[in-house]
Amino acid sequence: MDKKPEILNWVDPKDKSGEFKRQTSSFRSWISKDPKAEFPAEKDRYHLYVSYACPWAHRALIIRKLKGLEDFIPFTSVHWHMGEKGWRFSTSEEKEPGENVTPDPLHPDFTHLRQIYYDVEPDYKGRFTVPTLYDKKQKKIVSNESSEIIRMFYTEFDDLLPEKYKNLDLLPNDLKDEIEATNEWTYNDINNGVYKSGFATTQEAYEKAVTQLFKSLDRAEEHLSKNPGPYYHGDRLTEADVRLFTTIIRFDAVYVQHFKTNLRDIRSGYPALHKWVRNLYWNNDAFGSTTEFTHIKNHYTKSHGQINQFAITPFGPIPNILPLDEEVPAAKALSKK
Ligand SMILES: N[C@@H](CCC(=O)N[C@@H](CS)C(=O)NCC(=O)O)C(=O)O
Repeated sequence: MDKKPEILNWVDPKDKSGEFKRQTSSFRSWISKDPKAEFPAEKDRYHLYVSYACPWAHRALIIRKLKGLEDFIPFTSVHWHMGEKGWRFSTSEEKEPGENVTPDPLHPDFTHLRQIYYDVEPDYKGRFTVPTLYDKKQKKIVSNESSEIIRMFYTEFDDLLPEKYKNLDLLPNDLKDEIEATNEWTYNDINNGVYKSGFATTQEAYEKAVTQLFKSLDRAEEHLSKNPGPYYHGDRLTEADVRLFTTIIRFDAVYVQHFKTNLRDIRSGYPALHKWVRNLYWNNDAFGSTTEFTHIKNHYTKSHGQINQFAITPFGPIPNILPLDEEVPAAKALSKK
C-alpha cells in the first residue's frame, strides 16, 4: 500500500505506465465585456491567486502586467512550498521575495488555497491549482485554467483600459491559426513535457517524454533562428512568447537538474532560445518583474519529496539567468575563434 498523501502522488501508483497525466481544470467560466454577463468585467471585482513558482500562473501574471490590469485585478501569491494540503498562504511574519506574498487578504482565516475551493464548492473533487481567478462579489471561482484566464485578459477589460493597453493584441487574427498550432506542441512537449519527464516513474516514460521535449526544443530553436525576432513572431509580442517563456526561464534554473531534462541546457545548447528568453526577461518588465527565482527553485526542489528526498536546493546555476551581453565560457571561447 502506498501511504503517501494522495495529493503528492504525481503519478497514480496503480498506473503501470509511470506516466504523469495532468488533470483538466474544473472551473471554466469567462469574464465578459457584457455588463449583463454572469462575470462582467469590472474594476477590483476579481482576485487572482498565483504562485510565482508555477509556470501556468506565471502566464497570468505576465498578461496582467502587459495589458495594464494591475489596478483592475489585484493578486496574491501563495508561499512557494506545496505540502500535503497543497498550496498555503504565507504568514504575516514570513518575508518571501516578490510582490504580494501575503496571507489571503480576502479570507484572513484561511491558511491554504484549498479552503477557497471548498468554500466555493464543498464537494469539490479536483486539484487545488493556481492560477485561480476569484469573483469577490459572488464568492465564486471564475476559472482555474490559465490558457483561458489569459485570453479573458486579452480582450474583456478593453473597454475600461487606456488606448495603449487596449491596442495590445496578443492573439492577432492573421497569426491565430499559427499560434494555435504552435501551442499544441509547445504545451504537450515543452510546458507539460518537463513535468512528464520529471514525474515519470518508469525509465520508459521518462525517456519517451525527455526525447519528445528535446525534439520540440530543437523545433523552437530552429524557428527562432530563422526568424527576424526579437519575438517569436518577429516584431509582434504574442501569446506564443508568453506560453514558451514561462518554461524556458525555469529550464536552466531548475528543470535541467530537478526534472532530469539534461540533454542540453538553454544557455549553452540553444543560442536562439537563449537570446530570445533574455530579451524578454531583461527588456520587458512584465516578464522580468514577475519572475521570482527563489520561489521557482525552492518550490520544486523542496516540495517534491519523491524526487528530492532531502529537499536540498542546488546552488547553481549561477547566475540563474545570464546578462544580455554575457555567454557561458565555452560559447565565449568559440565565438573568439
Ligand atoms: N491546466 C492548469 C494547470 C495548473 C497547475 O497544474 N498548477 C499547478 C502548479 S504549477 C498546481 O497548482 N498544482 C497543484 C496540484 O496539482 O495539486 C492551468 O494551466 O491553469
